[in-house]
Amino acid sequence: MLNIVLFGPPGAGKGTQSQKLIQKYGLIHLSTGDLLRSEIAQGTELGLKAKGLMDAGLLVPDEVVIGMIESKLAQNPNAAGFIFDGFPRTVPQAEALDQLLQKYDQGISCMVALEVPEEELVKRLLLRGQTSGRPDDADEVLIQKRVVEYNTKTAPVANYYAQQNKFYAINGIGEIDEIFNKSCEVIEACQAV
Ligand SMILES: Nc1ncnc2c1ncn2[C@@H]1O[C@H](COP(=O)(O)OP(=O)(O)O)[C@@H](O)[C@H]1O
Repeated sequence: MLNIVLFGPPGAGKGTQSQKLIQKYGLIHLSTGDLLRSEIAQGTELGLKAKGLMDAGLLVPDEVVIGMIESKLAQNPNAAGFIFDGFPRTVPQAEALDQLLQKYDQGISCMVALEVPEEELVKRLLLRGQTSGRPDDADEVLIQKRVVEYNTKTAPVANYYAQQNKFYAINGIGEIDEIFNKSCEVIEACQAV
């Protein structure tokens, strides 16, 4: 199986690259942000709880997202692999993911980290906010809060995978196809290991 963690701050381009990568490698895209937004759209209890935190630019509790990923893995036993997008976002989530995959005798192949400077992220998210309908994209104060959450809670996840020699950084500035090609090079190199 090919299991990729696509990593990077909000606005780094994870969603865009995920779409291209799932097509090329036949993977299943698991975005915890998308899964949470779908819970909100369906008006579930989980969605209602998550909405307040998401609209405030804060992370939802680890057990909530871990539970969603656990059920998605169980629903797709014959998958060629997964792209995890926006997950894991904390070190406990990364540890839980390893444990979940272990149950299937699987593990993470590599982490592809898209690196984009902070001022560019804010610009991209404000632009996305004009059309995405996402309340957390529309307001610069909220965007800054998400960046702070990222820097304090999520950035350490890179180190978790670096310690396992699975961390690969890519410059997230440039043409979409150029970034995609670089991501594919990394993925094929770690597939060969
Ligand atoms: N793995 C996660 N752990 C905790 N909260 C999450 C996780 N994934 C998504 N969220 C919540 O959903 C929001 C939107 O996430 P996402 O769609 O990945 O957007 P972005 O990467 O652009 O911030 C986050 O700000 C957070 O509140």
